[in-house]
Amino acid sequence: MVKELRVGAASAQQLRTFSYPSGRALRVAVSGGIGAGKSTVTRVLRERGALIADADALAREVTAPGSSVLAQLATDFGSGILNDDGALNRAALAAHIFSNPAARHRLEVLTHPAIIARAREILASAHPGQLAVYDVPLLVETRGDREVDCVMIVSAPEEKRLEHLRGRGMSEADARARMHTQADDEARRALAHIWIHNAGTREDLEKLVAECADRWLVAPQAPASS
Ligand SMILES: CC(C)(COP(=O)(O)OP(=O)(O)OC[C@H]1O[C@@H](n2cnc3c(N)ncnc32)[C@H](O)[C@@H]1O)[C@@H](O)C(=O)NCCC(=O)NCCS
Ligand SMILES: Nc1ncnc2c1ncn2[C@@H]1O[C@H](COP(=O)(O)OP(=O)(O)OP(=O)(O)O)[C@@H](O)[C@H]1O
Repeated sequence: MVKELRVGAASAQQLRTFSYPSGRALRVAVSGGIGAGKSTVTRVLRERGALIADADALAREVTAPGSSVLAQLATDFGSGILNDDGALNRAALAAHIFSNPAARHRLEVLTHPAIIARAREILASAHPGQLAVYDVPLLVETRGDREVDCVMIVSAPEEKRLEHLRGRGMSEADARARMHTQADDEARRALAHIWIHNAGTREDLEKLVAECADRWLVAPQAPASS
């Protein structure tokens, strides 16, 4: 039976059951297409005490100045992807890789193993009873579902996603270029335990996620002994 929660126009469905592990933190992946609301969901869980492994932040960490990954990127793509101070020029690299699949593949081969290794370390450091959240945009592509007990996907209508990204200063062309390289919601649904439809206000989403966490992401009570 599918369980469902609603707040305003936002809804959550539990599509599959998952087991709560004993002796360690529950690991939950939060994913979704760019602009769907994944970071908002993660923020609500962080405010409630969850430990977060944020793949976008880890991508920045593993390409920091002085890293071997950044040195290799400069060798492969040329010094045009560096700023004058030697740091990664993110806009230049994004323009290159989101219009060039071979370059994007090379970037992913260089960065993903390091991102996944750091995410594992962080998730393993959560204490039992805490939520350990893996905020990972490319869940399908990197098989992030294998790192966790429960997969939560955030979806939103394409027009709303573009509106969210416009609000964050991203051009429609950049947003669409990134969307086209990512897995679609059908592929995400095949791996989802919890499906969040972010079709209402930001406040609807925030309340819905809090309710979801209270009802679905808590350890089952041990039966009372008589
Ligand atoms: C290309 C880079 C430099 C662009 O940086 P920028 O600051 O503009 O974007 P940021 O890193 O904040 O990512 C924003 C969003 O773009 C999308 N995105 C990022 N990388 C990819 C990718 N390889 N494929 C598809 N979408 C991507 C995701 O939805 C992500 O949430 C950066 O995204 C990067 O280093 N990407 C490679 C590492 C990666 O795959 N990260 C995704 C997490 S596993
Ligand atoms: N239901 C909503 N109504 C209005 N604004 C929203 C809603 N959901 C999210 N937003 C806003 O849209 C923007 C994008 O949302 P968010 O950062 O959570 O998306 P994301 O899926 O994490 O994107 P990315 O993949 O780029 O990290 C944020 O500024 C967020 O506050």
